Amino acid sequence: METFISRKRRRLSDTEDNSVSAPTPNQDDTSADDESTDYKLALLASLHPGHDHDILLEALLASEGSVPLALQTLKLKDPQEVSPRKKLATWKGYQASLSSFNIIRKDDASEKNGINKKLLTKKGKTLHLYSPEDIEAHTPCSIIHNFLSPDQADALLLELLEEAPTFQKESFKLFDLVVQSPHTMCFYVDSWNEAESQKTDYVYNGSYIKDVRQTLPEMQKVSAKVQSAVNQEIQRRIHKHYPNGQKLRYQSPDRWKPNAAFVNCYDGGAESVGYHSDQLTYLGPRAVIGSISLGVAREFRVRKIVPRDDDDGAKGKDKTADGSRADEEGQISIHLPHNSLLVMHAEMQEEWKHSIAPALAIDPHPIARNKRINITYRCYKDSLHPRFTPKCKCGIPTVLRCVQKKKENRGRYMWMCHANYTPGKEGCSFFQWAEFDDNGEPPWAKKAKETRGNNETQKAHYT
Ligand SMILES: O=C(O)CCC(=O)C(=O)O
Ligand SMILES: [Fe+2]
Repeated sequence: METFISRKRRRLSDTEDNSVSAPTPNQDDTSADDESTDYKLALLASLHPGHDHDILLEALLASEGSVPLALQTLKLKDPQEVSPRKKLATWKGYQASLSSFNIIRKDDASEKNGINKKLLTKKGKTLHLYSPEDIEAHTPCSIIHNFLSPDQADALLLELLEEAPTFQKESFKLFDLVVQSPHTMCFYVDSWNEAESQKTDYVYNGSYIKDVRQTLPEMQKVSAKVQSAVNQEIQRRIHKHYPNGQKLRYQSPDRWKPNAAFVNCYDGGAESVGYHSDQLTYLGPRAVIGSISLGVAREFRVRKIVPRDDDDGAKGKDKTADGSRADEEGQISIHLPHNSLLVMHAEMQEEWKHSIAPALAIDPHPIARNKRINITYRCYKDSLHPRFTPKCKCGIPTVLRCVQKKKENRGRYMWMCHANYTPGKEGCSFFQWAEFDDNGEPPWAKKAKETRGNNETQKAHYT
């Protein structure tokens, strides 16, 4: 698929968050306003896949945020030339379980009750987490190791390794360059009808996905298991971690039922994906995602988005290259071994970003060799089918975004023009605040349900 993002820096209004577009179709930016650090890092990573993200960040900081200057620095600095000391400094050792040291992070519930949260992460540092207890206590994720039987995990891996050579790198446009996402991927949905509808109705960053496939047999079998595990994890999370043991506002009370999946393939340690949040346009607010890892173990890094006051820049507080303070709390690395299920819970996409970091070294897997396969199972909502969502002045269904940084509007949703992100197309500056009820349904949900009911009756009639 060809297209993606191209966007000149443009401020629509005070309500605009600094998010722009995505390195892959299901991803909502690299926080990519043209000047965000993540956006620049995504660009540098795609042009220099062999460099560790820490080195890219260093080059960017040394160049005072200028991408062309950072590119020059990096050209001079081949990964092979990185000093052994630097390599040692970026090498991640094993860290014992935090829970075994009795370190407690007060969760959001206690924060609400006025208890101060002690941060375990530090600016510029990576905290490595391995145990399910630590991961669920310190991030909006939970993990189940050895999720499938060894035979089923191998069968799923083999099924996808056979497909992986046909996956595509996504091309996207940053500044004046067309760059490629630093890994390959493919999109699967559960029925042929759905695949056809995806190709013609669903817009991702201003264009349509041409290669939409039908979920494969092993993927389908595993989907049922993911569904049941994710629903259990959602309930556990609600009772254990959310204020008053209640689901979050806008979170769906319905059973989570996956009907689509993005499959990613990372061939070797250099392949990665930059920091991003997943696009909520078709998943809705407070989306939950079930993510299976197969093959080579890799690091999944997460980072909380730091809200920003408009005058923070003026006060010159603790700024990163782009003037944001996104790195203030450091990052957490979750280790994803073969046959693990990671659940990204409802607070993840709006408040955190995630990435797969390039690895300096990997342990080859007996079946996958250097490859890691990842499946993210997702639940596309009927009520967010593009036939129902607002259209912009260009006549294209709009993209749903959440204000992530600006303190005054943080957590509000908005519909915006996709075309701003399409190479060769100027956007129309369409903007509308998005309304959802407490269960995350848009105002037209009832109408959407009736339409679906009618379609199903018609189908039953003709078959
Ligand atoms: O490979 C992974 O674990 C994450 C992939 C991802 O973030 C995505 O597909 O949006
Ligand atoms: Fe993602």
